[in-house]
Amino acid sequence: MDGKISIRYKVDLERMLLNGSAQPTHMQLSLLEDITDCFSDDQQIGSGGFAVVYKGIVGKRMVAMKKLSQTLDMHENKFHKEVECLMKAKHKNIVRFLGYCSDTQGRIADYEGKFVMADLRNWLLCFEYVPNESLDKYITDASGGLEWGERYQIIKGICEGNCTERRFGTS
Ligand SMILES: Nc1ncnc2c1ncn2[C@@H]1O[C@H](COP(=O)(O)OP(=O)(O)OP(=O)(O)O)[C@@H](O)[C@H]1O
Repeated sequence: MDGKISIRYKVDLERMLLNGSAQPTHMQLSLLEDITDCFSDDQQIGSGGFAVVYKGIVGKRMVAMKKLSQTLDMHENKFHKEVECLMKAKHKNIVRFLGYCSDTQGRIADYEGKFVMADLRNWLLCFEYVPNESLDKYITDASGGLEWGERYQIIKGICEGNCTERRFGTS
């Protein structure tokens, strides 16, 4: 990516991190590659059932970048639904969602002796970096004693759009 454009995208992301009410946004794959050192092993901070998580450096701040598994049999609609749900999930007890990237590139690959055009998909979700070693601890501490059932109801309400401004404000 052009150096100037790269710096501009980084500055935008830095501003977003400072502004708690900024909306999650689409992010360029090249920016995400840039801040994670091309998803290098050194930047890896964890992995779950569906993603490998990388640390991204943005100025003096950090973000957590979830790179969804390439082998994941996920339909594009499912990814869109997940992004849609995360966009609505604004709550002080939920890790802030910053943005997403859905990037498909055609690549020629050798398949059983024939050259075929294959789609290389990159699905990424960007979150605020939580410095605690355990996200579970973060949720437990931040939720001020809410039981899992209550937390589930809050998240379900957000996803179904039933949340009220008072209860699910962006504070
Ligand atoms: N926002 C974050 N800040 C810091 N570390 C994070 C963050 N999100 C995830 N991690 C790290 O990455 C690990 C894997 O994350 P997570 O379990 O959410 O991945 P996943 O594949 O999406 O989840 P799951 O398998 O539960 O569906 C976590 O245990 C944690 O160490």
